[in-house]
Amino acid sequence: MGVVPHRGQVSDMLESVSFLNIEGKPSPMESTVLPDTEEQEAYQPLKVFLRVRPFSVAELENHESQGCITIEDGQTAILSAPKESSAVKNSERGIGNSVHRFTFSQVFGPETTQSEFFEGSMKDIVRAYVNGVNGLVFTYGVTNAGKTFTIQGTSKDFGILPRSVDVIFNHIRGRQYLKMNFKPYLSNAVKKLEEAQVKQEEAIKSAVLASLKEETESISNSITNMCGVESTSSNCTLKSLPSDSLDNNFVPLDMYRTKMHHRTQASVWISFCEIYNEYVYDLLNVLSTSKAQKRRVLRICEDQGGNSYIKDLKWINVQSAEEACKILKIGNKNRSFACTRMNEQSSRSHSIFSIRLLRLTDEPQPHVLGVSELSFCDLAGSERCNKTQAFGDRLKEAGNINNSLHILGKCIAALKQNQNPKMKPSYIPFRESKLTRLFQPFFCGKGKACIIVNVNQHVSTYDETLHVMKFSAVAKQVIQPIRPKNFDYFPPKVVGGNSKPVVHFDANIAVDDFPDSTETSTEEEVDITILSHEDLLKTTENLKEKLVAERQSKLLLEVKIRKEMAEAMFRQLLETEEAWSNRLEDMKDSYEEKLESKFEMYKEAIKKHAYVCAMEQIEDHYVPIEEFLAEQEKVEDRENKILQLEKQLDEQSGRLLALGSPNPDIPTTENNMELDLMNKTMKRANEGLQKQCKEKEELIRALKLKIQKLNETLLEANEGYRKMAEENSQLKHTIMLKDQEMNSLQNWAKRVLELEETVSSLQKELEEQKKHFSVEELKQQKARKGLLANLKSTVAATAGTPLGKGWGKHEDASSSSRKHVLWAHKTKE
Ligand SMILES: Nc1ncnc2c1ncn2[C@@H]1O[C@H](COP(=O)(O)OP(=O)(O)OP(=O)(O)O)[C@@H](O)[C@H]1O
Repeated sequence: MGVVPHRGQVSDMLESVSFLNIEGKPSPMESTVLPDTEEQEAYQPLKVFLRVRPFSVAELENHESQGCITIEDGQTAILSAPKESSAVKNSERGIGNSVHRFTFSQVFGPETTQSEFFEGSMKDIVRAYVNGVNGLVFTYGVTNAGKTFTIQGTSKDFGILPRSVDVIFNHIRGRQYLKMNFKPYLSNAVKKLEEAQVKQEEAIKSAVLASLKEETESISNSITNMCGVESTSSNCTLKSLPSDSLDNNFVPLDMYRTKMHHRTQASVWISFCEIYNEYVYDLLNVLSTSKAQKRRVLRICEDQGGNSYIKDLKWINVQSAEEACKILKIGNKNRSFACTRMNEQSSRSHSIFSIRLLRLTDEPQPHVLGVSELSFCDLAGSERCNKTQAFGDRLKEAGNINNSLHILGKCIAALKQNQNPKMKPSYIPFRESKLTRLFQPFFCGKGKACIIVNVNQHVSTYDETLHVMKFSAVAKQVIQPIRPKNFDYFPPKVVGGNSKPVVHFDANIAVDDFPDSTETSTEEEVDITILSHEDLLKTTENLKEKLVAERQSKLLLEVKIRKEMAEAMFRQLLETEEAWSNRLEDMKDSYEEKLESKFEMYKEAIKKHAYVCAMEQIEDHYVPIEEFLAEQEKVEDRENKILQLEKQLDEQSGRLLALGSPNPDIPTTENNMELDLMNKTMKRANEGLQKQCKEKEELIRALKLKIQKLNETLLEANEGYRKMAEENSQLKHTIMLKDQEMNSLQNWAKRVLELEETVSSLQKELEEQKKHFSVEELKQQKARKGLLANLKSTVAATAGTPLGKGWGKHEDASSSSRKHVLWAHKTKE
């Protein structure tokens, strides 16, 4: 069976993809693929390819075709928004356009075959890969856009992955290192395995392959078919190239890399994993039949050079393209699939298939020359949650997918921004998702990356497709810094079966060239099992030194914090005291004001009351003044009359006396009658006058009564006033109590001052303890020899460093703080 492709096919394909198209004419991409100078090689724009998927029969029947995507030329595609899309609605509202033009490194239309696509997009990367440059290809697009089809293809129509594998194996044919005793390790190291470990590797491989044994035959046939199909294509037309073209191609590459003229061999290792819901799973782990058993989650770690790798990921040695395809199939079986409404076989995880090529010298005891890695990443569909109508687990998946793709977009945008020297460099959030963490080296010059943007022409997913295109437009502007001498950048560190470094094979690579372990951030998840004994000792010493320095800085920090806290507390107490005394003053003022106003109020009330009472009494006995005057006049008239009458009476009496002696002139009878009449008149007048006098006396008595009542009212008012005065004295007593309260507060403040003094004495104690501690440390360090030699010098050095000064400073500061307290205390007094 023709399982293995034709001997010359690999190099033929490489040659063909590099220089010729089917008709043997220069390839349209030739200029971009083969850079002439190292400078050109060093900085290249990120390659972004667009592949437009053809309509299926069912889609055509559903009238999905509305001419949304038009391919203008080999680099340009135009998107015209269909009526139903949000883009049209937005453009009607004046937001955005309904037609967008996007340019790509190359646009592949719906009619493009898998073979044409491979030739057009992958030749550059695969060619660089076999020359030792790492490569990453990832497909980006909405669900059902043809990402998996592009990477894996179907059993009859292989995608870029099996084709690349085929090219690689054809490339190394006859130079394959079949033993499994050199295995990829960490991010770019190689581990030399012991005999027993090799057996273990063989057992693992058999177990993995056994899970797909029954399908071997069909895969073999497929690969044979592929070659059969290809026999009519450009690749197989080159079968007729001389068989030594492979060697011719291979040897110069090694010369380029190693400057050594011996022949090389290659060993191929494969891994397949997926990132599902931000967890990394090995797709080559043999799954248990029990559904309850959970898959093992793998961790992403970083080696000493800061390169990310997946810890405990299985690497399987493959010796043919068909074995590689079997492993792909096994991984696919394990991959998480879930049905969304958009694609019945939609992959809801990002899958990463990696091929590591170890290059070894062709000797009985081979040396490792280099390691290169080619990864194919099939990203999950980029549709947003609302579109998929997902719920529960599906919604969580969609959220995680969107998040990791969003971070990928952010990284790409930040990379683009950082290229602009006029703009402020921005943080690239590689570490925010597992996906970007693994991709980071490719965007930082440690390999070539290329993006394949897959789109379908569906009306229903137009808005999502537009989003994908916008992402690609940004990605296309990113410039990749590619280190031309990739192996020099990625020195293959070789470790033995016990993970200790054994030999650094390449004479060009000095031990010093390895990244310094101290460069590794302590925050990273560093796998210390990778370190040799010496490295571990060195790391321990470094860590000890760091620990001492850290402790010293922590102590200084603690002292500083304590001092700051004491100062802050003191300030706070002073502020509180001031606030309280202000409050007390305010209260006192306000109470006094209130008291005075109350006092005034009572005074007013009493006055009012007295006035009202007086008015009431006056009203009761009110005699209008005119009447009173008239009465007085009458009284005066009467008194005058009385006086006149008394006068007349006196005169009459005189006359009567005179009449006692007989007057011969006056007859006696007439005189008597006259006298009687006069007496009677006088009597009546006298009686009238007495009556009037009584009345007047009555009036005088009544007026006296009134005066007496008024006096009583006045007495009552006096009583009210006395009560007010009593209240007033009570209020004064309250003020006195408040004054006492204030005095107690002042006493409190004094106590605070005392406390402050206690704090400063405690600080003093602390300083002494610290001094004691440093002396103890010093003693301990003296006791330790060898490992802590560096530490000793560090501590000695610190005696005259800011630490020592720090103590003095602290002392000064605390004494100044004390002085401050005493001064405050004095001022208070
Ligand atoms: N270029 C193409 N020619 C013919 N058929 C294609 C092409 N691209 C994709 N298809 C078909 O379209 C369907 C969806 O493709 P595929 O599964 O690769 O999409 P996807 O983007 O990987 O989706 P998901 O993200 O859900 O995995 C498949 O049936 C596939 O065979």
